[in-house]
Amino acid sequence: MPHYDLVIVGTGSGNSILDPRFADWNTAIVEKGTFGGTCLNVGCIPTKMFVHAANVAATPATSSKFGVDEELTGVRWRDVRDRIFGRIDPIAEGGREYRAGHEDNKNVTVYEGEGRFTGHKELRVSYPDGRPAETITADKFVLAAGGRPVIPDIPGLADTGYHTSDTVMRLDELPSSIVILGGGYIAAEFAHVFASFGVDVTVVNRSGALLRSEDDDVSARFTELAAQRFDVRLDRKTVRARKTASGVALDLEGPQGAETVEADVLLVATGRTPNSDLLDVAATGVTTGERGHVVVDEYQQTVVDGIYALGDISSVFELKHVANHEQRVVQHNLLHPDERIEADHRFVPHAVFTSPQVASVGLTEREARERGVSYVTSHQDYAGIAYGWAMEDTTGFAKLLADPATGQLLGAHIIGPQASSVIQPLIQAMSFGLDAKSMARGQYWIHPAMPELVENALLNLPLD
Ligand SMILES: Cc1cc2nc3c(=O)[nH]c(=O)nc-3n(C[C@H](O)[C@H](O)[C@H](O)COP(=O)(O)OP(=O)(O)OC[C@H]3O[C@@H](n4cnc5c(N)ncnc54)[C@H](O)[C@@H]3O)c2cc1C
Ligand SMILES: NC(=O)c1ccc[n+]([C@@H]2O[C@H](COP(=O)([O-])OP(=O)(O)OC[C@H]3O[C@@H](n4cnc5c(N)ncnc54)[C@H](O)[C@@H]3O)[C@@H](O)[C@H]2O)c1
Repeated sequence: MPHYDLVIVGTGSGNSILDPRFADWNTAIVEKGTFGGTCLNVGCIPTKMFVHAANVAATPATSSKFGVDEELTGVRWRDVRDRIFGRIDPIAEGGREYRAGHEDNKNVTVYEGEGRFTGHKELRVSYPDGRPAETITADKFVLAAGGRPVIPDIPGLADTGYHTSDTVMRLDELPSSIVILGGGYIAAEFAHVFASFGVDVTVVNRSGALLRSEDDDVSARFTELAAQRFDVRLDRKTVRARKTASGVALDLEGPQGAETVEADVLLVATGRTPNSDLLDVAATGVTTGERGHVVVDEYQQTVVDGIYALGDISSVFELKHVANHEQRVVQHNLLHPDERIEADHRFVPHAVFTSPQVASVGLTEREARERGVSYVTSHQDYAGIAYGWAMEDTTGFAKLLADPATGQLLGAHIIGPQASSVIQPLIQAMSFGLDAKSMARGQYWIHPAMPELVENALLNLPLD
């Protein structure tokens, strides 16, 4: 039975651990799918490439108010798709070849199969092509096996034929209509992509608002704007999914009683779940929390000495920048077991690349209230700063929460153009403890640039 110093399960963020500093470690890496993991192959990167194409396609619809008449004459879906994956697929393959064959990696054995723990620090790797399974052991493991889409238990769904984010970007034809089940990140991003390409989009959500984990004001504004672009059905229970002659139908129950929505294609976007169960982490003594995330300490170590975990398998954030941070922490702690460092999850931001963009860091107003934190808020519309006014933006805003005693920022929430970039100085201020007043007046803000939104939101905080 081969024994290693270190085995890494998963080649998403886990693949970045091995570098020349591990040259004298006997290591193995196990991957059951495509090298590079979710973000590269079916997550952040392709979705944002589709979003960029969607933004280009959506421009003519709004250009005439600026005196520029443009017309969208067509979207060549296969060309859009093939340009994106024609750039991504070679990166995944190059990564695989590098680990499997390059002399830099002569200390690395690549197992292209599915790992499952069968005992203490004992992993069985099985192969889809019927090759006999192998069992490997190691002193240390890194669990970086990510997560997968949740498929809700809806009668008929399994036989209906549905897509998830894993498959919908590889469709052969652009459908004329799509129904998206879910109202979170993935639903918001794909609704924007498909609607911009001229597809009729219906969004079916269980709760009463889209992006409901955002600050209530942002969620309400996004829900209102989404309803102008898509057919949005909120507070709906999906009682049955059915195949139809041309696609799929969902039978719903909602505030107005029973109804049916039909479309060519169904996208299920109802959340993701960690792969800790399929990896059977319990067999090696690793524990999981309520939602299946592997439990780790501040050093990213599980309850088993020498077994670390990172990214979606252990992180409730399920974001790539968090997985990258945790990967750096695990890498350091493997290399320097006597000087371990802690992961920093104090101010984790996120952005939703829909239209308008949404970005957020820190506490929402609801969370501040629920935690009994004392706070003041401010609001600044894009329309009230020069660049937003020039763009004739009428719906975007920034909302800040700050501690009235210290002026420290507690939360920042932005909906509007370039929100994912505009929020960055606020993340910086929170991370380094810069108070709102010093931040607003202790530096220049380029005029007339979009960050003036932040400057004005800071100045609007009712602080002494
Ligand atoms: C559609 C979509 C869009 C996203 N967009 C963004 C975004 O814009 N910004 C952002 O920050 N985050 C985004 N995310 C989230 C981001 O992709 C994840 O947080 C990140 O990829 C997690 O990285 P990871 O290394 O933990 O896991 P992964 O990248 O999922 O890697 C896990 C790897 O382990 C392999 N594996 C699993 N089980 C086993 C096993 N038993 N044996 C062997 N191998 C196994 C898998 O095949 C996979 O390759 C998006 C996610 C999705 C689905
Ligand atoms: N821009 C980004 O950073 C980005 C983009 C995409 C995905 N992601 C990551 O991927 C994760 C998964 O995304 P997601 O959108 O699938 O999950 P999510 O948790 O954001 O949203 C799930 C949505 O599905 C709804 N839902 C759940 N069960 C339902 C049902 N039976 N019927 C109808 N609606 C139902 C929920 O109310 C919620 O609105 C995110 O949490 C995020 O971490 C990030």
